[in-house]
Amino acid sequence: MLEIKNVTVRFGKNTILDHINLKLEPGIYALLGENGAGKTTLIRVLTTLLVPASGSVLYNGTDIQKLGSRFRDKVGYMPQYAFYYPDFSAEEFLKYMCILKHIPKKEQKERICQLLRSVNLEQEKRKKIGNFSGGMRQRLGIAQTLLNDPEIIILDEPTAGLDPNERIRFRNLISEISKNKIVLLATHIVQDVELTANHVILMHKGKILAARQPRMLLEQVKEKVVELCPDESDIEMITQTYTVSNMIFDGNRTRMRIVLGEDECPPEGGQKVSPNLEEAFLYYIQKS
Ligand SMILES: Nc1ncnc2c1ncn2[C@@H]1O[C@H](COP(=O)(O)OP(=O)(O)OP(=O)(O)O)[C@@H](O)[C@H]1O
Repeated sequence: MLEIKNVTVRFGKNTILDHINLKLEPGIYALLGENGAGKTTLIRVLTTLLVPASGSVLYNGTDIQKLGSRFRDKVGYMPQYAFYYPDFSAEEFLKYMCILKHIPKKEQKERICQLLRSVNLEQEKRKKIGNFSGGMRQRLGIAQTLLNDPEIIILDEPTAGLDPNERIRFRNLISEISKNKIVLLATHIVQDVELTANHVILMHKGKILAARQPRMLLEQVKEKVVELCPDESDIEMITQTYTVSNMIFDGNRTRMRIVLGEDECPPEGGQKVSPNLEEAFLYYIQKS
């Protein structure tokens, strides 16, 4: 188990993580938050790259800073902006990473072949990374993350740059490898969360707004989303008064979805509808 206890991070006068408390057990966790919420900073703490100003992270009861490389050996981490040597081929890069990760030589070849297959790069294994597309680099990053068969897998924006087919392949791969492992995915892409995660951690301005199963989050906002087709003359008033989660012009009329605040009454003509995770997130941000 990974336990985050009262973690606070400051850069200068700015508090970037504000007394974060979380317990992570085997399962898939999606860390969802807008730009600048503090997701990458939290990940840097969890990977020992950053020491918090106060608080600690315990792995099975021991501080990860004390465990040092004994903890890092159990972690697979894909950073948001990974660097690759452009003249390496995919295969050479993975061999290089095997050496850095102290993977025994006799296991390297099989592990690399198996992972190149899983991320669909087998045909491209001798191609230089400098000639890879964004999606191919992302898949290579996922392969390096899994090289040491980690117990804790941390992926920062793993599906950014992947086309729909690749995203499906990625989601299936994550489900396949997640058994008995802690998987933490930082993402903006709500659809990936809905389809993959067992738990959602909503982050906003360095704080955790909620950490629950997706269906529990939705349950809590089920009376809070309404849909309506207002008169054109009311649209401006509605956008200024309410949190509008979606607005579509269907050729005749404008259809809007609104997330109501805790004590807010729906506008005239508003019909309650099932919320989606994006709307749950908006509800919690509004509430905070
Ligand atoms: N080394 C640093 N020095 C000063 N401020 C920093 C540093 N790293 C991050 N920040 C600030 O901390 C805040 C949180 O950044 P962070 O990268 O953790 O957010 P994020 O949720 O990962 O955002 P994104 O989704 O855009 O990647 C931002 O306001 C950022 O400018």
